[in-house]
Amino acid sequence: MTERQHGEPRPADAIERHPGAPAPGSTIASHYRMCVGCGPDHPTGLHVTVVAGEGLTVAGTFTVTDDHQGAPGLAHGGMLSLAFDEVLGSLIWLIGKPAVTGHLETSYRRPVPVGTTLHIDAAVDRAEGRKIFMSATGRENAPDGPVSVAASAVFIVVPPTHFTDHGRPVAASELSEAAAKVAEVNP
Ligand SMILES: CCCCCCCCCC(=O)SCCNC(=O)CCNC(=O)[C@H](O)C(C)(C)COP(=O)(O)OP(=O)(O)OC[C@H]1O[C@@H](n2cnc3c(N)ncnc32)[C@H](O)[C@@H]1OP(=O)(O)O
Repeated sequence: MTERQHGEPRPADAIERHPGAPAPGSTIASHYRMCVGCGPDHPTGLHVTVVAGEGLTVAGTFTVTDDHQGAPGLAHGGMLSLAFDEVLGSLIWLIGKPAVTGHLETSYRRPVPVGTTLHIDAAVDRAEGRKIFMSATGRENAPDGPVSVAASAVFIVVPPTHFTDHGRPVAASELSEAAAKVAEVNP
């Protein structure tokens, strides 16, 4: 193997859809019922929903409610960032490797009023070692609406023990089947 020179970028690694990934068009189940991004039982969470796309892509939606305001009647930027973290994070279920957000950059292009549904398309762009580079755009009220927010992220692949080492124990019944497998939680 040829050694990299100092400062020389690492070549892109192959990254593929896992054979067990959710089929294109199918809903990706919420990984944890109380997740503030996607958990159906979180009282004020974003309730983001995500559908698997072709290849390494997903399509998510987030409807802004009164619980998500910053300025009166407008979505808080942190909530929008959260929605993107959630949709980008759901790409890991296509790859089949546990990974966490290392870096997330969000660009706010238009104010997002309460009542808006953001249509968020996200994709894996490339991988370098444990780093997975991703990007996403959020469009107002339709898949082809105007772009309100765009984001890019680097997720870092972690061992399954990351969640049990740093988090708290949780029953498998509180996680999706895929998340319980990834986090090695036994029923
Ligand atoms: C049960 C399943 C649940 C799924 C949950 C999904 C939830 C939605 C997504 C999230 O919100 S995750 C929560 C927010 N993120 C975190 O809490 C992560 C906190 N940070 C860490 O735990 C560690 O910093 C991290 C695991 C990301 C990295 O620590 P390591 O010690 O493993 O990394 P290391 O220093 O060995 O670096 C490995 C590579 O990653 C790069 N790297 C590390 N941290 C980075 C960073 N922050 N940004 C960009 N690159 C980073 C680093 O430069 C290096 O690149 P090279 O291989 O090219 O040298």
